[in-house]
Amino acid sequence: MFIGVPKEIKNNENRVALTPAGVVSFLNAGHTVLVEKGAGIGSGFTDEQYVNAGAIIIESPAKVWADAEMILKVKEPLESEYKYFRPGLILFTYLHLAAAPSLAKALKESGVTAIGYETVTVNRTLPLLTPMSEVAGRMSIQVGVQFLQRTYGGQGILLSGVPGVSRGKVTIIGGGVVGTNAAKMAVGLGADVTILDLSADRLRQLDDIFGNKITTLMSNPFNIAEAVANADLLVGAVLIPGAKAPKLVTEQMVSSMKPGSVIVDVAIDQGGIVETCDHVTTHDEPTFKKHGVVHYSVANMPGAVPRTSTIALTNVTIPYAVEIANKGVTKAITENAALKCGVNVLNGEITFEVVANDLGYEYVTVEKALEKEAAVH
Ligand SMILES: NC(=O)C1=CN([C@@H]2O[C@H](COP(=O)(O)OP(=O)(O)OC[C@H]3O[C@@H](n4cnc5c(N)ncnc54)[C@H](O)[C@@H]3O)[C@@H](O)[C@H]2O)C=CC1
Ligand SMILES: CC(=O)C(=O)O
Repeated sequence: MFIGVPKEIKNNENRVALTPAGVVSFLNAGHTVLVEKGAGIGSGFTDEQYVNAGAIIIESPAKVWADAEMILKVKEPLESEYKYFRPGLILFTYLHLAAAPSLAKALKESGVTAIGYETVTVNRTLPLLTPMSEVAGRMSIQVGVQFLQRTYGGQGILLSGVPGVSRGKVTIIGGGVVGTNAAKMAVGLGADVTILDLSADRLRQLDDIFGNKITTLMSNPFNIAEAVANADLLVGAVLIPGAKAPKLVTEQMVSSMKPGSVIVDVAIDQGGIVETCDHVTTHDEPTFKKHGVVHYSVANMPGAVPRTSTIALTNVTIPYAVEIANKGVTKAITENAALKCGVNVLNGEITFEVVANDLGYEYVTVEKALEKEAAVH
């Protein structure tokens, strides 16, 4: 199979979907890899390293998309890339379609087979989301610390406090991968940390991990309102896989926060859990203020630490991508239940139920969508 790796075009997105080591994995399995010129440079991989690994460097993105049977990307295609979609093309990347209706429509109408990293599922875990959630969770505290500084619009507090001055309060809503990694950093800094989750089992696990270094609270509107009002730094870390994020933090709750407090809504890639986080920001302009509170809503946080993120991401994506290339997409998604969960769009149908429901499309199972293909041939 011909595998194409275009350069990412999202604002400050310096990750790349394949490392030179990944090229070798494809070549050893008999495939051909086309890499757009300069695609790896933001992650510290030169064109020469790709060539030495056996890839072919291609000058134009149009040619990479046109010549490849499978496109490997990091972020969802942007509107300027929709023109490259065509029937039969396999797209393997983050999609977050519930928050991207125009992309869902373009994929549906084009006949692309779109597999989203974020919904590939193994035993109710999301192995292709986990490493980026680890990065974003850790970064959420790093950026929170930065924007709490007076010169960045914050109230001017040090999360750790100092002897004789109280510690800053961090509230984390959602105690999964992002939440746990945010907690590790916040606890490490000596902050006063509260985590809310809907799952009592998850709260028990967090209690086992952190002991009395954190406070755990059941997620309900009463507890959320109180924990938000108390927070100097609020981290949004909730996920209902594939679905649009629930708006758990209302505008009224945000208005109860101290001026200069900071919200980092990591869940913004699925639409965000904070009512006032009403748009995605970029690494160029990462924050805006509402009710005096600094809002950070960057949807590609790991793009800011591309070397770490590219290696962490490709460590987990490449085995799945090689399996698709080896078997062809139909056999791969039929035989591998994890990959099947990743299929969001197939033969013009939305094949992930909560995405279909959120966007108002009919949900069609992968099996039914495959039958449609068989009927055409
Ligand atoms: N902005 C960015 O650059 C990035 C964003 N993300 C996003 O961060 C979000 C969180 O991801 P993960 O931590 O990996 O998900 P996860 O599935 O590991 O954790 C989500 C947690 O939310 C909890 N939850 C569900 N409903 C809840 C509610 N009503 N109240 C409180 N907790 C609730 C679940 O029980 C679970 O523990 C996702 O939307 C993910 O796509 C991940 C990486 C980068
Ligand atoms: C998860 C995701 O969307 C990202 O890493 O950018």
